[in-house]
Amino acid sequence: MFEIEIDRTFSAAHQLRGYNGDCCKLHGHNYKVTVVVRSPEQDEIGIALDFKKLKSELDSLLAVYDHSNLSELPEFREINPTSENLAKTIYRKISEKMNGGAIRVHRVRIGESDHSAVTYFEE
Ligand SMILES: Nc1nc2c(c(=O)[nH]1)N=C([C@H](O)[C@H](O)COP(=O)(O)OP(=O)(O)OP(=O)(O)O)CN2
Ligand SMILES: [Zn+2]
Repeated sequence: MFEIEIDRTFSAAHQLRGYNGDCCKLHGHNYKVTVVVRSPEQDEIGIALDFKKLKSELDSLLAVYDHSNLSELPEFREINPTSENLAKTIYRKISEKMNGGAIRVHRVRIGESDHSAVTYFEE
């Protein structure tokens, strides 16, 4: 089995509705998104999944979030844009784009800072 892993970043504002503390005020993060895809197979030149393809699909998804106020996006009106909800939402979206054949998205990690991160995967 191979694990193919990429990191991307985006910058966005958010506020956590109902949070008892400063995080209920509007503030921002430079998010780091890590996506790990698994495949047991390689193509004839030795590639399991081209980094470029994975980066391109993820960048298309993240373009909606970059320099936005996440709390105002339709997908985060009912649920807070926590790292947990971002990780789950991105996992579902990137899985729709990438899964097929031997390729499966394994996990998505959202880092709000160098010290705080959440990973989402499905078993
Ligand atoms: N499990 C989660 N906990 C928190 C989330 C979250 O999404 N999931 N989010 C927040 C806020 O977004 C907050 O802005 C981040 O808090 P924190 O990491 O504590 O950020 P600080 O800059 O205050 O942290 P320091 O590392 O202490 O500077 C809160 N919790
Ligand atoms: Zn925050």
